[in-house]
Amino acid sequence: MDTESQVSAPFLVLILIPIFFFLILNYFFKSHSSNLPLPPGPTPWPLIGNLLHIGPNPLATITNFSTLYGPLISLRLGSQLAVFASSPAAAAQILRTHDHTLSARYIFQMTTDPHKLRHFSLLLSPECDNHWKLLRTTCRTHLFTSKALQTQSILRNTKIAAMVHYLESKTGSAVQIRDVGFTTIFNTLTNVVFSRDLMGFEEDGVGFCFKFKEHYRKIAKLGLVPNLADFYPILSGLDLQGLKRKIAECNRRVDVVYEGFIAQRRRDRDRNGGERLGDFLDSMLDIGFCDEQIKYLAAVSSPVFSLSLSPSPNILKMEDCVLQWQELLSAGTDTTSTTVEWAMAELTKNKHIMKKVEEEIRREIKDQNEAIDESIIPQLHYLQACVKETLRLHPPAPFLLPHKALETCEVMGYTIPKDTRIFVNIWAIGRDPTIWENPLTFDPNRFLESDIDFKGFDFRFLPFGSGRRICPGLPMAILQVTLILANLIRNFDWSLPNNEDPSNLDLSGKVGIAYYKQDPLFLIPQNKVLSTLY
Ligand code: HEM
Repeated sequence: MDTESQVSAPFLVLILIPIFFFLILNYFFKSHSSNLPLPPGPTPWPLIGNLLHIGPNPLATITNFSTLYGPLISLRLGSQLAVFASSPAAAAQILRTHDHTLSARYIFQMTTDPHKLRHFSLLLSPECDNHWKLLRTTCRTHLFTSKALQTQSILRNTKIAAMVHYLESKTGSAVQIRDVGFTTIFNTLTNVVFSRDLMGFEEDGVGFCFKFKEHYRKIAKLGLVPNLADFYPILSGLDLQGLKRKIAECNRRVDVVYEGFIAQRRRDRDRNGGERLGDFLDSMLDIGFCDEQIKYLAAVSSPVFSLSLSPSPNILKMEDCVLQWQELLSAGTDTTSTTVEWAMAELTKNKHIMKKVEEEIRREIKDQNEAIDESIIPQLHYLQACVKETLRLHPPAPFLLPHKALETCEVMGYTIPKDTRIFVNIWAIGRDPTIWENPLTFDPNRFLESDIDFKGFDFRFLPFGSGRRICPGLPMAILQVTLILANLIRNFDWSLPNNEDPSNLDLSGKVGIAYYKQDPLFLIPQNKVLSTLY
């Protein structure tokens, strides 16, 4: 622990004793105030609830509890009640039948001021209110419709070309696949708004004094630490682990950089006689608004800054806009790059499937001297089936994002009290042997032979969720993942470092901001196609 976050022991005891008694009273009051038929689950201990039951692998433990107690179980996490749904029927009850009541969002205690989230956030908007609706619509219109995706296509191709060039330069050396995907996807998103790369494949920050990769790694690391305050919200103000403070510090540093982008664009335009880059930042400057108004409008009409839109007449502060911009980057980059990594791991392990993907790409690209055009993606049925199979076995959000009950309601004969945290265990559903034949086998054919899709209508397969909180980035994510994989497979042969046998590749995962491969995947590229294509 660093010195500034150390608290003297007697002081801690003085604080903790009254809290301890409050928690005991609170626990017994909540437990005995009514005889509500909660969903079944292991008997909780006083005060700590089921925390000790969870162990180091929450996915496996909670899935085991579901096998023992049924598709809807409840656990007490410290002072907080949590319900887990682990079957298509239970998921449908939560995400369709009771979507209205159960689609509020649980806000992690290490995030910023909840009042700001209510006004500025989409992902962490506590309720699906008018403000949230407006953000989703704006976001969909500017980022995720077919038209918006088509407009971004040149940009995507440029970033993919940069990835291919980088990998060509690494022929014969091991590269970390998640990191390559992360850099490509991150730069694609930052170009939509700022027309800039913010990361290099190796050089961090590309020309800025701020190191973006380091920043996001730090945030991801902090996201892995279980926060005591999430189990005992009464401790939130104390920030005993210093997590809130550390996140706030990280955000303050990155805020300054984004503010600088606006100021610099103004100067550049003045210097270049009003020359435009045509991105979102330019559109706002074109209208001729003052900075303060731009900050507000950035929130109203930008595909990315719009995530901070507030229906209130208050002018937004830049730091709030930036907060949400980062929110979208986190939602979009970690999930997508981790999917690329899992897919490459499965294809490396299953060489015959990798070969079939390669053959399909070769068949569909008529002119082998062409770079891959994304218009052929819909024809790559087998590759798309591989992406679905990857998301079935390794969903980046294995419990979706935590929902919260707005009101008490009854689900499958049990009561879910107001404020309960709700999780849908899509990891368990994706591996359920009563739903999937040989569930642990990576077999894309199962998706070629059926019409199961991930658009939220089939509750056996929900990698993007369903209902009002379904991932709005789905079309962009699928396009990005498929395009990156097509390029990795078409342009390079891949092998494991140290002649490692692919059949021994360990495919265990760990839960963090996303569901990551436990050991990052390192692969060695061998170039197959001449770089002049790109
Ligand atoms: C393979 C990639 C991705 C997967 C598997 C994924 C999955 C998910 C899931 C499971 C949720 C939560 C659904 C719920 O709460 O019930 C979600 C929410 C969200 N995702 Fe994605 N996502 C991906 C990529 C993206 C991308 C590329 C973006 C944007 C650039 C994005 C933006 C969001 C946002 C803004 C939300 C919050 C929606 C809300 O609360 O209303 N995601 N995503």
